Amino acid sequence: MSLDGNSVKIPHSAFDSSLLATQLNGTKTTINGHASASNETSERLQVINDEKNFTTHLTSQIGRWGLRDAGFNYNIVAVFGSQSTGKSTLLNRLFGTTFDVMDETRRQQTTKGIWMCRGKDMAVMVMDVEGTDGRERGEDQDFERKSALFSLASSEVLLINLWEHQVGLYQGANMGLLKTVFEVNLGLFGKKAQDGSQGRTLLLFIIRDHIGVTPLANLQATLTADLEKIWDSLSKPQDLQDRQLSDYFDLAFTALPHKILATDKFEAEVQELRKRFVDKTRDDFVFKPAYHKRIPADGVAFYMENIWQQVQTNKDLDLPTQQELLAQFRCDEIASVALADFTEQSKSQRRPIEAGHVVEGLGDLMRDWKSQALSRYDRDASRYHQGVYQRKRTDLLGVMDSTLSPLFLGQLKNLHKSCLSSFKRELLEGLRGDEYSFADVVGKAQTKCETRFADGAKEVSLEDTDWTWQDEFESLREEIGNVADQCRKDETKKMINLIERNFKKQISEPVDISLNKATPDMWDKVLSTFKKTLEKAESTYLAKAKSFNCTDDENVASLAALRKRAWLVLRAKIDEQTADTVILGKLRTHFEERFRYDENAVPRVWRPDDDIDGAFKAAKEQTIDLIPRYAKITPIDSSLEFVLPSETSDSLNSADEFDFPSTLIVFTETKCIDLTSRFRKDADAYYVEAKRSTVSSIAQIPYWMYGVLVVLGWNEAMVVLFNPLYFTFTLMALITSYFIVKLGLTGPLFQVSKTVLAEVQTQATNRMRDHFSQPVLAQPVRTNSFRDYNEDSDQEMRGLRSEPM
Ligand SMILES: Nc1nc2c(ncn2[C@@H]2O[C@H](COP(=O)(O)OP(=O)(O)OP(=O)(O)O)[C@@H](O)[C@H]2O)c(=O)[nH]1
Repeated sequence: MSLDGNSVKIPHSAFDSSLLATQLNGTKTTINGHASASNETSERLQVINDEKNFTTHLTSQIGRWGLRDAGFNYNIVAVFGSQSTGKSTLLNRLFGTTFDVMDETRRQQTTKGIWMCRGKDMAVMVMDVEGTDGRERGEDQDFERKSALFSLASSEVLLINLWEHQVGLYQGANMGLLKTVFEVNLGLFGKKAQDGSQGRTLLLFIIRDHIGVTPLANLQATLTADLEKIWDSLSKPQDLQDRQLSDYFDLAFTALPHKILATDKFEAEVQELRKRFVDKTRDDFVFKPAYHKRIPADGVAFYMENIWQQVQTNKDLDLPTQQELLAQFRCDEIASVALADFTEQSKSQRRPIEAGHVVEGLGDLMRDWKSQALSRYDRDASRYHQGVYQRKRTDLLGVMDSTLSPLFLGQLKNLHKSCLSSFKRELLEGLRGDEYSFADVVGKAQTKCETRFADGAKEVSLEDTDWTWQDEFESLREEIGNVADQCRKDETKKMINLIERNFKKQISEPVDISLNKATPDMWDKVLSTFKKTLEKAESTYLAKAKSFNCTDDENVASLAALRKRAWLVLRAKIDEQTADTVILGKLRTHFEERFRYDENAVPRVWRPDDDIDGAFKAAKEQTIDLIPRYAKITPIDSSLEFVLPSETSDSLNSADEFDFPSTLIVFTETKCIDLTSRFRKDADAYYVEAKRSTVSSIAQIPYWMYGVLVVLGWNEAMVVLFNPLYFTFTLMALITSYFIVKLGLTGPLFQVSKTVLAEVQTQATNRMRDHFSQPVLAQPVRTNSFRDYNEDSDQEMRGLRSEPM
């Protein structure tokens, strides 16, 4: 059958004899091209042939049917049902069309594709659709799905033709097919139908060969229930989930008696049914305006062609062929065998990866497993349907890649960890010893670590995958940076500590000397030493910091910390030198130097006529004047002043609060008063000692005492001279003395006796201090001249205090 619409099948059915003449006439006139209006209206056209092509003649045929200018005054009806269920017979009866009817003796498919004919004396386009379940098409359901969907979408009324005994069956009543068709219809045209632009459709069920045992109402209920069930089980688009069958379709049911067993009744019922298509006044008139698709008649051809194209290109209706089905089954089987071996192989490396090990050559192993599985699949599956084979191959590759992906990611993670720890190790090794460039050590370790990671990552990255290792690499670099930064901070800390220790050593002696001398420019000297040493320390830091890659900010912070620490070191030194006992010692020494020694540093021997009071007063005042000098760090030369911002934080040692101005104060006022009073007490002791020494120097032995001594000692001298024993002792003593003098041992002997005496004096003094609890005696001056200090001195002190100072 061609698509030109000119070729016609001769009706075979005896029941269609009344129409035969019309059809033959119609055919002839069409061929001749001189058709009368009535003949032309009976022409049939194959709208879609069995090759699924849409005719190019529909527009012209509509013209010949006289419907081109009908506007909206026309209707479209189609029939749907199993093959050879009398569809064409029914249509011919109902609409006076000329569709082919099956030759009963051959019982084979008559209608192929979709045919269209104009209803006799009615502006109705009737479509006779190829029956479903036809043995000619076998399992290829593609056309029946598409043609059913096309009929449903394009016609106002769809006649669903089925025999009574098909009611309640699933396949027999075409319920499976209807389900698919409803589903796709909803997906393709559901929205249009919903917004009213598509129009509703009447599904008119015509139950054939109804013998009347089961009332129509029961059959209707069964069919309605089946349809509702189908509708509920549809997979609907998201936005149409709540749509009901009744939102799109109206259902109507009618039954026709057996055409052969009750011919007359059948014919009468058909005529009665025809009235529903013709008589607009009837309530059950089928062509209700709501079903009209609102397409002007001259656009119907274009409209239908569009629908057919949409139906044709819809993948949901595509069903695999047997060959494809077999290929799917076999390819799946082959792929799962290949995959089983592959999975087994990949499992072997999962444990070490999970345990955190870097598996050497993992990339090669994975490539090997993959290519083995693929070649196995290719070998067995490539013989099957190429499309399926390729699709399943892609699936197989996808599964393999997703199986290997955790290994890849695990390897990357392990590489990351391992590279990072070897970086740390190398850093520590490189930083051992004193001579190293920090930047060099870090740079070398970093390059080595990054290269190792990149090599490992490239090795394990499989081709034809979207796996990337750059993110992990970036994270590794970040961590390397953090480790290097931490290390640099530690090294800087170490370096600053070292510089601080050296600073302490360097500053110690000069500061001691300056503070001991207590000259007016004492603080100038101290601060100038401090500044010079600090400058040296800073330049040492900067020289080393270069190799540390320290940033400017870090250098600023470190230098600030260094300055603060240096200052605190100085303060500690000053505190050490101004501790109570030390400062009192310094004051005593200062006082002694002025009171007990003259201008030439010769010890003074006080005579009664010496001005002890004056000297004492001067020396004391000079010494007391030193206390305010020590009290605050104030240089005479203001350029030497050192200022440190109070908010200076020591980033390396952060836990303290620092107030610089308060660190300039060495003694508070209270402290000064306390020191002054304590010093006064010490000075008083010197004064007493001086006074006593004048008293002892007055006591001289009178000359007559020597005469008395000779007279009284004459007898004892004679005894010694004339007693051999005493004489011998005396002689030996003289000889010993002679040799001591001759051998120059007087010095050492004198020294020994002096030490012994000093020890005795210390012991005696300690005992004396323990013994006397009075404040004036609590801190006696420990000098040689003070060794005979005793209880009497307390009394003397009281007597002397009354004297002016
Ligand atoms: N029992 C019975 N047979 C019928 C009825 N109507 C038609 N037939 C016969 O069934 C056979 C098939 O008729 P068609 O009208 O060609 O059936 P069809 O469904 O159009 O067939 P295809 O177009 O091939 O699908 C013919 O021999 C008809 O005489 C009916 O109502 N009852």
